[in-house]
Amino acid sequence: MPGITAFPPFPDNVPTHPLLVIDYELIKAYDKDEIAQLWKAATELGFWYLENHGVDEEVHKMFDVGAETMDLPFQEKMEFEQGDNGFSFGYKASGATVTDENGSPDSVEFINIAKDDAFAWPAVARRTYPSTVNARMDDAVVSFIKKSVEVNDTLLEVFNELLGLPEGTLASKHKLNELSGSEARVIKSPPRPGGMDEAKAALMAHTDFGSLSFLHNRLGGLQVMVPGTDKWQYVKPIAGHAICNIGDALTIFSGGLLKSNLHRVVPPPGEQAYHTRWSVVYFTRPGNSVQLRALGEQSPVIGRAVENAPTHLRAIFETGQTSLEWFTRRMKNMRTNNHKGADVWRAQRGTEHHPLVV
Ligand SMILES: O=C(O)CCC(=O)C(=O)O
Ligand SMILES: [Fe+2]
Repeated sequence: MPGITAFPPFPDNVPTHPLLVIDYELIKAYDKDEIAQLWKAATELGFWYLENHGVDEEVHKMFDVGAETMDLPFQEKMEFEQGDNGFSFGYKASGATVTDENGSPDSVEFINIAKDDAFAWPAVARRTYPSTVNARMDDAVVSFIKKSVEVNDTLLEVFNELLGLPEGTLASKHKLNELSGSEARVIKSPPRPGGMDEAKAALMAHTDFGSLSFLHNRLGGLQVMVPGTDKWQYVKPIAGHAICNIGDALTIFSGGLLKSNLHRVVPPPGEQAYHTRWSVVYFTRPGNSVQLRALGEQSPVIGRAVENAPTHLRAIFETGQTSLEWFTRRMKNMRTNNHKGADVWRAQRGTEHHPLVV
């Protein structure tokens, strides 16, 4: 059971990037200082730790669902593969996406479960899943997704206010009853001990597609590129602390104020590299029909941000793409089967702007 296995500690001699620690209980209580810290984290690095989120038990169960699923015979998992058309739900085999413009394959496998299927269960809203997922829908998946939605919706409400948007604006873009790309994910990365090239990412450098990600790690391997630098730095997992980050959709809605930062997954450092690495994530994404555009007309704060935004972002603020189009484009163009060189690679980019990854 990966959720409760004892792992070697994150090594002391490996530099890490500290994230601000945000206390979810204080955010719920509308503590002014804590909200100011959240704003700092979201507008500077776009990543923070979240403590007291109350979802630990469900996260443990999701690690088990992931392990049970990845233990299925390969052929059985492949019956649920996501395919090459930009559809995200289902199983992703190792190597199915590329990690760079040369088409180097990724080395992680994962299972994505749609929020829409969890809420419709036992009816099917988007697709069916492996038997191991169905068996744990009631006792693990549905409750993990419901609790994660609650956490992310609370954070969205706070951002709505801080951005000076009319009440309920962000909520209306993330309606629970509208089909969306929101999903839970469990990721498995095989051990990659000693001597392997750290620069060869297991999961490529990317910004997240949607609005908010709620991530749970046991081993190191996640790295962020701190804005204004060209260095990758590890984010150290801390027990009981989720790692939260801003995705592209919030960057666009906020005129670039909220930062969707580049990150990637590399082999865990030191002794940890001998172990299988597991992650559990919940991604909140806007409803499929929601247009991704800066909300400057609804908030002077955002209006000013749009005027001051860097050129590469301003172009993205007015693509006219819906959330579904944005998401499908990115998904589709990172599939190994669709990779035809640097142009296709560029076509899967989000809000990132960095010479190392463009
Ligand atoms: O596994 C991790 O730590 C990060 C995963 C991630 O960035 C993603 O799935 O988008
Ligand atoms: Fe990510």
